[in-house]
Order: sequence, then C-alpha cells, then structure tokens
Amino acid sequence: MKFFIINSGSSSIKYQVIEMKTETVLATGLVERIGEETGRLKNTFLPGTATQRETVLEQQIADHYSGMMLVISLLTDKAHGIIKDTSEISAIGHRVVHGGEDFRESTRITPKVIEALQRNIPLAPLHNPANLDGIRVAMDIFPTVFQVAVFDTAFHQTMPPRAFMYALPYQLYEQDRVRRYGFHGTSHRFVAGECARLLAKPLDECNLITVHLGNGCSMTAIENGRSIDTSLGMTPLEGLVMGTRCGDLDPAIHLFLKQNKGMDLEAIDAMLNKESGLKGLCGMNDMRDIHQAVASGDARATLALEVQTYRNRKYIGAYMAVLGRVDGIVFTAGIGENDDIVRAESLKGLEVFGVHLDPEKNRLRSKEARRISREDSSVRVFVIPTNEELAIAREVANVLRG
Ligand SMILES: Nc1ncnc2c1ncn2[C@@H]1O[C@H](COP(=O)(O)OP(=O)(O)O)[C@@H](O)[C@H]1O
Ligand SMILES: CC(=O)OP(=O)(O)O
Ligand SMILES: [Mg+2]
Repeated sequence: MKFFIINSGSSSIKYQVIEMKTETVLATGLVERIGEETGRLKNTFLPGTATQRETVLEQQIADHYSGMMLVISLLTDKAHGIIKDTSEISAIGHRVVHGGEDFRESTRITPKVIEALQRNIPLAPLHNPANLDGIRVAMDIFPTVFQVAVFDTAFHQTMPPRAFMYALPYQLYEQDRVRRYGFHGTSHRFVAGECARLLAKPLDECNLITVHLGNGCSMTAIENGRSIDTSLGMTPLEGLVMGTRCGDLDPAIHLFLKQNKGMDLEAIDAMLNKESGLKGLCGMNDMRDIHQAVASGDARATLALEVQTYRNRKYIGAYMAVLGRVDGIVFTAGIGENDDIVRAESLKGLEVFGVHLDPEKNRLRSKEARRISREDSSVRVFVIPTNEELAIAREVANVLRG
C-alpha cells in the first residue's frame, strides 16, 4: 500500500512516497523556486539505502501544476521510477496549514472541504492557496484516489479560550474568527507521542513542552496529551524568533514604521515575515552559518543567537508555570535536533525548576530519539526527530480505516 504525501508551500512542493506496510520511504523530494526563471527539482529514490538514487533537474517550473507533473513523470518513469502506474497509489495526504475552526481532525477531501479551505484563505493568505493548488493538481492527476487533508492547526484545537483569545474587541472573534490557532501541530503531536513512549507512560497522562525549532519555530504546552497553549498565533508569525520571522512584537511598531518609514502594511508584513528573525538581526537565517560567524567573532551573529535562545527560555518558563508539573521537554526539527548549543542556552538558568541537562549527552550527535537530561533531573529533556510526512501518512491511514 503506497501513499503519496504532499506538502505544497507558497513557492515549493515537498513530497514523499511511503510504503505503508513497512513505513519505508520509496521516494522523497523537493521542488523549489516555482515561478522563478530557473526552478529546481531534487528527487531521491530509496533514501538511506544502498540503492539510493538522486536526481536533480533544473528548468523553469511555471506553477505548482507543472511542478507536480514533473514529480509524477519522474516517479512513474518507465526505466527508473518506483511507481509503474498512478493506480498504485492507495491514498494521498496533503499538509494543509490552516484549518481555522472548521477542522479538529484530519479529514477526507470532498468538495465541501475544499469550500471550507477557500473560506479560510483570509486567515492564511500565504499558505492555504498553495495547499489548495496542490490538492487541485492531485485531484486532476489522481481523480479516483482517496485524498486526505491533515491540518497544522488541528492538534491545537483543544486550547481553552483563555489561551486562544486575543484581548481585542470581542466582535473580531465572533465575526471574523480572529484568535490564536497555532501551527506545526502535526510535528508537536508526533514528538509528544514518541516522548510518551520514552517516558513509558500513556500520552494522556503526560505533561510536556514540545519545542519545534526549524525555519519556522514554535513551542507547545501539552497537558495530559492535549495542546493547551502554543506560541504561533492567528498566523505563523507570533512567538519565538524564527529564521526570517520576527515572533513577538509590540503591535504599535506597525504604526511607527508607517509614520516614520513611509512603509505600507504590505511592505511591513513582508518585512516581518521574510526579513526579520535571525536574518533580520544578523543577515543569516541558517543556524549553521550563524555558529560559524559566532566562532569568528561576529557580534551580530552572537546577538541573534542570544535573542533566539533567550526567547525560548522565556517561553519554556511560561509554559512551566502554565503546566505546573512537567514530565518532559522535547527539542525537535532542524535546529532542535542538531544544535546542542541552542538547546543548552535555551535551558540555561532553569536548574532552579528541576531542569538539569547532561552536557555530554546533549553534545552527542545522533539521529535517534534520546534523553539528554541528567538521571536526577526531575524534568526530563529529550531530543526527538520529528517526521511530519510519516505523521501525515499515519493520519491518512486512520482516515482511510474510517
Ligand atoms: N547541524 C545543524 N546544526 C544547527 N542547525 C541546523 C543543523 N541542520 C539544520 N539546521 C537548521 O535547521 C533549519 C531548518 O530546519 P527544518 O526543520 O528542516 O526547517 P523547515 O522544515 O521549516 O524548512 C535550518 O535553517 C538550519 O538553521
Ligand atoms: C506554519 C509554518 O510555520 O510552517 P513552516 O515552519 O513549514 O514554515
Ligand atoms: Mg519542517
């Protein structure tokens, strides 16, 4: 049983083909720079095996439709492909970023669901149109295949109003659904499940803080297995310091920029999403580059690292206060899984709350889920690799089983 998992972003498409019986990845890839002069498709068949094969194509990719067509022709290539016929795909799973308040669970895609996604476009103008494009293309090419939407927002639908309401005029919530939704839910849910296994405790008895630090960053307070607060907001801009996104900000800065810098709201929004965060502070948004710069004495890179890890620490402290008892803190995603310095800095000073990192375990490089706190740490700390694609595939299997 093969599933095709699609994560269609504003200018990229990530995908995987997974054999579900063994949860083996048959193909994984990324289409980038869609709509630019030269697009790029990188595909890997049988990643991590002795017979791994990589293909890179560089050519113009006008839109998501052409991107998907290119992917499918590669996957079904007579000589090298891993799918002989599109009918071999049993189901397709789509990452959909914003489900609004309409979706608490993953759902089979029907015309009604597509309508609801369209209604939610104003809540996620950058993400949902691209997700819808991915769905439309897949529907055209695989018209008879079962398709499922898996929402970034679904896991956070258990937040209580005190956590999801903004202190704004109530009508904005009532009429326009202005509230915190939270994102990366598929990842937070996945690592929470893995953490419960490491703690040898049922998930619904676990209190956790999950820290997803990738390009986008977010943190979630999980009480008895359910999300009760999270750092991203109505859009994926609030909270932690991200690669290019600012996170928390005084909203009056908008007015200041308009009045003093002559910027319009669109320019301000673009700056906060694409030119801020680590990149805004030091000109680099890849944490590996930032560490190199820090090592060679770059003061702004050092500042960027400090601002990010200080914000992380503040949120961890806040979520400890919200949860009371914390069984585990989990680091995940590109930075969370690989960066021992960010982890150590983010937990600095929390010893007083029972968080004791084991410096050696923290430094150890590994692709495995592991504990990095000392034996006597009352709050255990873990590094757990996230796998959003596998999590989506498992959700698809659930929906398929009904
Ligand atoms: N070995 C590493 N050390 C530190 N940071 C890393 C390492 N590998 C990847 N990263 C960071 O992870 C980020 C990407 O994380 P990822 O979870 O793949 O993001 P996304 O899926 O949002 O694109 C990169 O920007 C980079 O800063
Ligand atoms: C919603 C979001 O922030 O996603 P990503 O981290 O993939 O940009
Ligand atoms: Mg990611």
